[in-house]
This record gives sequence, C-alpha cells and structure tokens, in this order.
Amino acid sequence: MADSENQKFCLQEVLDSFKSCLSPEKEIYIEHYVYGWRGLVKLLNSLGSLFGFISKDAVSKTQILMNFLKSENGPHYATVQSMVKFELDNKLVDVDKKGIYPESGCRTLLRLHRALRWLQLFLERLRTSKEDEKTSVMCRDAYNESLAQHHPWLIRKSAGVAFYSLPVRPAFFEVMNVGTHEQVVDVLGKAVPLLCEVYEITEELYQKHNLLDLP
Ligand SMILES: CCCCCCCC/C=C\CCCCCCCC(=O)N[C@@H](COP(=O)(O)O)[C@H](O)/C=C/CCCCCCCCCCCCC
Repeated sequence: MADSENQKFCLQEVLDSFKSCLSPEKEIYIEHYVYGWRGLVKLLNSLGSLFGFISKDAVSKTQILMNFLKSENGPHYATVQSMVKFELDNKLVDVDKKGIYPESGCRTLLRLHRALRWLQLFLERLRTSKEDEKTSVMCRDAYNESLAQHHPWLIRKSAGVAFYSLPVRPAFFEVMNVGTHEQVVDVLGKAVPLLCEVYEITEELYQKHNLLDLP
C-alpha cells in the first residue's frame, strides 16, 4: 500500500482534489480525480479489514488510471474528455463484451464514476441526518440506490456485512478531521454539489458516446 494511503484522512483535502479536477471549461483532470479517490481510500483503510476488498478494488482502479497517465500516451489521459476521445478514436475500448482491452481507461473510470454517485448519495444522507441515525443504514440505502445495481450477489452481500461495522455518526464525524460537527456539515454542504457537478459532466459525456454500460 502506498504511504499516502496510510496517512490521516481529511475531508477538506478530498474536497480540494475534486475541486481541482474541474477546469474552467468543465473538463475533468484525471490526476486530481484520482487524488480525490486516494484521499477517500485513506478513510476506508481506517475502517478495518472488512473494507479491505473495497479498498483493494479502488486502489487497483486508481492505479490503472495513473499508469495510463504516466505512459507514453499520458497527455491523452490528462482529462476524462481527452481520454474518451483517444480511446474511442483508436478503438482501445471493449464496447459490447470483454475482449482485448479489459482494463481500458474508459471502463475503469466508469466503475469509479458509478461509485461517485454512491458517495454523493451517502454524503447527502450524512449531511442531513440526525445525531442518532445509523451510518450503516445511510450507506446501505445509498449503495442500493446506485452501485448495487452493477454488482453481483456476492459483492452485494460482502458490502452489506461491511456496512454493519461502520462507526456511529458522531465517531464518523470525528474521523472527517475538519473540526466541530457543524463544520463537518458545512464542508459536506460544499462537497455534495461539487461531486454532483463532476458526476453530471462525466455522465453526460459517457451517455453521448454510449459508454454507460461498458463490460
Ligand atoms: C466524507 C467521506 C465519507 C465517505 C468515505 C467513503 C470512502 C470510500 C472510499 C472508496 C470507495 C470505494 C469505491 C469502490 C469502487 C468500486 C468500483 C466497483 O464497482 N468495482 C466493482 C466492479 O469492478 P470490475 O469487476 O468490473 O472491474 C468490483 O467488483 C467491486 C469490488 C469491491 C466492492 C465495492 C463495494 C462498494 C461499496 C461502496 C463503498 C462503501 C464504503 C463505505 C465507507 C463509508
């Protein structure tokens, strides 16, 4: 595991990464998008071994994208928009069924994009919840409304078991590392619309190119 994934989680840092990933022309910089996810993985790693399989998958997907960025084709992977154009123009995406490009940038980012919807729904629930509401229920409901539709039975069951071990809301707010609970709610109020914007831009782009069901 990279050192950065062992460091202390800070919600503000994650927010800053997702903020930096949007260009003035509303292009999405993959590097900052990946930093945002890596920041979130720090929190996941602090939640215990039941979340290990989720963390492993998130790390592997961010690593695939980073490897593209560092490759000789790196400049084509600067933004989600340029990646989509490059991979489609050069037929580097398995569009209908898995084939010779099982780890294309487009399908890898799609998995994180779907997870971003879960995150958005979960954070909005956290933000508007009352002190005694269960984080496991908020997380499960957000998951069922989003990612679960794309996961097989075994993953859904394992995720469900992990959710039960989530800390209670006040403890979760402490882990965010941004100060008082009012401050956490305030930062969440900024984070949710930002994640929503990044999500919508990607969703529209993928829809336009028929990429929303990549195998
Ligand atoms: C203020 C922050 C509070 C929230 C912090 C959340 C921290 C979450 C960090 C990372 C989220 C994990 C992202 C997971 C990406 C999953 C991508 C995916 O769908 N992968 C599946 C399909 O991939 P392929 O097989 O097609 O390559 C893969 O099969 C999935 C494997 C792992 C299971 C994913 C379950 C995701 C559950 C949602 C995350 C729950 C984390 C709860 C922490 C509060």
